[in-house]
Amino acid sequence: MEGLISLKSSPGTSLRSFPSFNQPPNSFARRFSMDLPLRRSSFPAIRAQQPGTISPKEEEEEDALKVKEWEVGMFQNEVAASQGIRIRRRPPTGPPLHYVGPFEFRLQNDGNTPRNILEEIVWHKDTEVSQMKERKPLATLKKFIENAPPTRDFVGALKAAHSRTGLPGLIAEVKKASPSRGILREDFDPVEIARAYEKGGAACLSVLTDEKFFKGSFENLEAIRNAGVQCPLLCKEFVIDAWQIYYARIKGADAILLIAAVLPDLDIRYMVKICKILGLAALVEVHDEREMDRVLGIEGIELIGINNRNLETFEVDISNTKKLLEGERGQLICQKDIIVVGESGLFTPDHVGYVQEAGVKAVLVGESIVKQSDPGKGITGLFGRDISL
Ligand SMILES: O=P(O)(O)OC[C@@H](O)[C@@H](O)c1c[nH]c2ccccc12
Repeated sequence: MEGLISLKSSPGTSLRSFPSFNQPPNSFARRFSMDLPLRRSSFPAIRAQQPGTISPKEEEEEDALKVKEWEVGMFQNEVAASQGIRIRRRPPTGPPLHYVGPFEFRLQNDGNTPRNILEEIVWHKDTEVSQMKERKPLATLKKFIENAPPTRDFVGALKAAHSRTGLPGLIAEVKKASPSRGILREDFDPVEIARAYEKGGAACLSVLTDEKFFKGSFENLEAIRNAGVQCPLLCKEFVIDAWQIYYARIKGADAILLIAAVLPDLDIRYMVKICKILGLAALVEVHDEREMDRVLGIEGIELIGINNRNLETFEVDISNTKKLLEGERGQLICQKDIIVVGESGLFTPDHVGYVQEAGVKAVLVGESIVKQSDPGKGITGLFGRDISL
């Protein structure tokens, strides 16, 4: 429970006196499993009420729900921490006003400041998504999806490119800026860049949709889709809530990123199922052995991304891809027929050769190609030959 809100038994009380705290986190998580990803939408009616217009009974119910929500949040953090996840989903808060539990609570993080950039992004995303959800509830999104055109085969496109060129299939990233590198391209026209990538031989495209930290947008994703680009599109987003997957589907995504450093196993399982239902590919991103082992334990995963950039420190090291594919892990990946994508920090044909040798069948590249005046030619430079032929 490192760094999380700590729970201590008050003198004279026992853990047994409060059944939900008395169970291991996993069984708690199971009881609340459907609440975890969509937790914030669980009580919409109560959120919508105006203060002062509710009866005492309703107020009591609201308090009870606030306490329950808070408890779920506590256990969500606890389950995540038990899986080695250091990112807390939202800033720690004390218990709600009406909490009557047998514990003493203490905040370990004075000032509630995020501990690293990834945590800052996730906390901001939490607020952003809850606002977007109020404007466009899930039921509304589902109606749009009924009439949406079918998705394109993201994994199939990567496999086809790999067998056509003998090189890793390229996911070319449409990225204007990043917290670690600042602005990458001033004259940023997402559609023009996407067209140049497609012409240059990219198998798929990745489109950043985060606005605050990457200067991306869902409008960019939609514009690229509507411009007639044929490459399947990855929505590059920080997903913390299943609602975002439905939204990405409506905006034209064929695949979505799920980050294991942010999402506990239960969320990944649940979200991978939602992706299947919506016809989206899920690219599950890992950065270290522990995350890789967690993800290899989840059924139904077709695509794993190994990020060479640590999203908490920004350190980039392409030998990370090799390290995570060595030995039994690599064998298991082969047995399961999983496609591995080498992500970040790839600039030269030698870099591409190095990760290919390590076992990847696809690469995800942003900076080195988006910075070129002709991003399509950037692809030729990256691979050392024209891969559009
Ligand atoms: O620009 P680079 O170093 O080629 O990296 C691209 C891509 O891997 C990187 O943008 C990325 C990988 N995982 C992410 C998660 C969120 C945001 C961005 C990313």
